[in-house]
Amino acid sequence: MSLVATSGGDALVLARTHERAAEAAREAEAAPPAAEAALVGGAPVPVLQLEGISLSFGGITALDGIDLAVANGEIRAIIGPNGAGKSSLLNVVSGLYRPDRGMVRLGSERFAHVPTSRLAALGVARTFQNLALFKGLPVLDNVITGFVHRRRAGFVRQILSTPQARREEAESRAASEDVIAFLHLDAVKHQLAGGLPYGVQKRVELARALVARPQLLLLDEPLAGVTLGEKQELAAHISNTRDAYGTTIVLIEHDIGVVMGLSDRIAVLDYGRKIADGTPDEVRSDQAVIDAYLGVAHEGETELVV
Ligand SMILES: Nc1ncnc2c1ncn2[C@@H]1O[C@H](COP(=O)(O)OP(=O)(O)OP(=O)(O)O)[C@@H](O)[C@H]1O
Repeated sequence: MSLVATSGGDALVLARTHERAAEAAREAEAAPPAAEAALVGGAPVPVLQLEGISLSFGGITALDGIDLAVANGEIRAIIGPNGAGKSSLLNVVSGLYRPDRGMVRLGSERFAHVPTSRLAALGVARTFQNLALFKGLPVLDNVITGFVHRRRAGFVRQILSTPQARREEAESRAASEDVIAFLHLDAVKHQLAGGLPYGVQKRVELARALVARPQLLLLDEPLAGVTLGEKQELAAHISNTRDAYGTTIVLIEHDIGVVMGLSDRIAVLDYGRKIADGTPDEVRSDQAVIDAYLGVAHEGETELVV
């Protein structure tokens, strides 16, 4: 672990994050390598499968019987108008919400409530709609924090710098340098994350999620709030990530134009229900999708204008 000269708050949070994640790692086996699809009866098991997921908050139905299967190596977008249930869905998959009904299958394991403490060990990483970086830490240290669950030496061993802790320190630094180079962040790796342009910070968050080589990467609005140029650049990085690491990617995104170009398949939610699920071309010309986005059905309207 790198305890750098920075604000005490960030260093403390970093230390605690390391400790918690190391504990979680000791409880579970290391994450399965990315792009290694399990087989059941000779057929590939979807990396992620939702079976009849329902969730409500008081009288509000956020999700209503959602089924979804995401194949290994796929880029799958979840789109829908405001309040459609997209974030709730991602929160169910990452264990932040417990669904009222339904099951989440991650690889060969099936959960009524995904255990957040085992998420990394299950090979799942996520980013958040609002950046969750340590703004007072350099980019490199931010990225290293994404590797902590792979480390098995406890906090005390790290402080005492035992051989195991030193080996893991070197391993996490090498993995971080690797992903930093992959995402073209070399020039800023020693700069404080908080001082970087927003689009670059989004890329740092992607690097941190990617450093432990998750099998499934959940991206919550990865392109929100960035300029048009940064959007194209980030979309290319997401696509390259899948191509280079074989990572399965599920993303929520409002920019339908970018989503259409980036995704293999798109699931569309409206009022908590899945109203369409198909290729960009299928979704683009789906009347229920057009109606959901326009709010009304227009005679003669045959394609979603992006
Ligand atoms: N923690 C919560 N407490 C109460 N209601 C919630 C909560 N989270 C979501 N909801 C409600 O559930 C519904 C779905 O919300 P959700 O945030 O999942 O939609 P969304 O598609 O992600 O919307 P947006 O695109 O605006 O982010 C909305 O009516 C929302 O108000």
